[in-house]
Amino acid sequence: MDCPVTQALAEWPADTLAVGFSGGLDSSVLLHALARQRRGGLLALHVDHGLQTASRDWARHCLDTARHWGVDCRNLHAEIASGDPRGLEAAAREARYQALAAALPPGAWLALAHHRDDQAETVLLRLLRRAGARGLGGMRETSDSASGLRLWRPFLGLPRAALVDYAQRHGLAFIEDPMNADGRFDRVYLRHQVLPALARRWPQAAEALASSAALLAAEDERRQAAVQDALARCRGLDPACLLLGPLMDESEPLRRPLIEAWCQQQGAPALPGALVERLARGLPRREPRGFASLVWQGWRIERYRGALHIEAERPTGFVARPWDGRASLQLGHGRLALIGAEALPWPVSVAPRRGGEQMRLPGRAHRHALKDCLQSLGLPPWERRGLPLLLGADAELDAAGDLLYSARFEDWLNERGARLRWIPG
Ligand SMILES: Nc1ncnc2c1ncn2[C@@H]1O[C@H](COP(=O)(O)OP(=O)(O)OP(=O)(O)O)[C@@H](O)[C@H]1O
Repeated sequence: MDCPVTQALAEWPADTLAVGFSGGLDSSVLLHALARQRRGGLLALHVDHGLQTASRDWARHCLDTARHWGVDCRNLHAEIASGDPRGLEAAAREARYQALAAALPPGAWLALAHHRDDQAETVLLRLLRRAGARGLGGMRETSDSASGLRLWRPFLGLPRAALVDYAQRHGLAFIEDPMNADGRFDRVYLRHQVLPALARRWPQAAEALASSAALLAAEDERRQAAVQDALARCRGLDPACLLLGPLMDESEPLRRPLIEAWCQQQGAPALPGALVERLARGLPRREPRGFASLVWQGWRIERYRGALHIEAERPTGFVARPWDGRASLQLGHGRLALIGAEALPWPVSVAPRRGGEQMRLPGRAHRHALKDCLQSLGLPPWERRGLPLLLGADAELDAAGDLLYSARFEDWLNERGARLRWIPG
């Protein structure tokens, strides 16, 4: 009969697998067992953090061991910034994943030797850090890392004892990292103090924690699928827009994760809970005529005509400057050009909106507020923002971008078949 370690490797998820090979017991078992099976390309990657004086010897050990088993091994280096606020363990993991992502052949998956007892530690740690359902689902057997790695953890269902047994039966030599015994690290404290104490009272403690995590992970997967379906129902033609009508038709508990997923897909940083709450209520307006908006960490969401719109805030302010129309005018957030005529008929100043501007439109006897004119064009606020104005020497407003012209300016343009063009971005 196959041993549990071999059974756990029954399915290779990709043609080429790279094993994260620290040289410790767990990853030594993983590499050895995969090397014996050889269902596809296999490679070992060892990351040297340079944190220990012996780390060079470990790197050598990994190269020699992998070669002995007939596997190519590469040593990588990953520096850790001293005083990283996330703590040494998290910083080392992040640096390691980045180095591994850079070294992984295209299409290859990274196999890691995390096992069930690691999972139990992860769940306890996350509980103590106030994680929600997603985090308490623990590590997944397959997942994508933030650095773009496709991860495979085939041993997640196996107790550490199964790996120890395998290592003994095959006489594997492995490295014992002294950091794994340093009780100052939370994970080590849980491994050596807390989990053994729990297991004395509840022998199945680690298995129970890992099973609960699996239930939560399955629940989370169902919820994520429901959120993605709901998001598809609420999305406007422009993916930066979320339609309020369909959003309000969704159940309230679904609206919050839906909004979070939408922000994440647009590349925005996580929204604070209170703002998610406001959005889930439809981002109520403050003033009857104004549009509502909220801003966080350089991003802005605003409500306009039945939709929410999200974008990274761009600097749209600029200093007023003269322009004769001969060459296109480059502003920080766009370009203004005169097409079909050599130069403007009179000197103008190109200026940002200040508010309160009025315009004498073609065919109208009186001036009208620019704000109203733009609103009646149905231009959303994010497109109105940063629109450059052309002001004549007599302070008459001649153009608002390429959308609205004064009567006298439009006559001049029409006589020549000319026009203005405003290209934001
Ligand atoms: N320096 C490293 N280089 C390459 N892969 C690593 C390294 N450190 C850890 N890994 C991979 O990440 C997995 C989980 O990391 P963890 O910190 O729990 O490792 P570990 O306690 O050193 O485990 P192991 O006994 O497998 O070496 C390991 O099983 C291994 O596959």
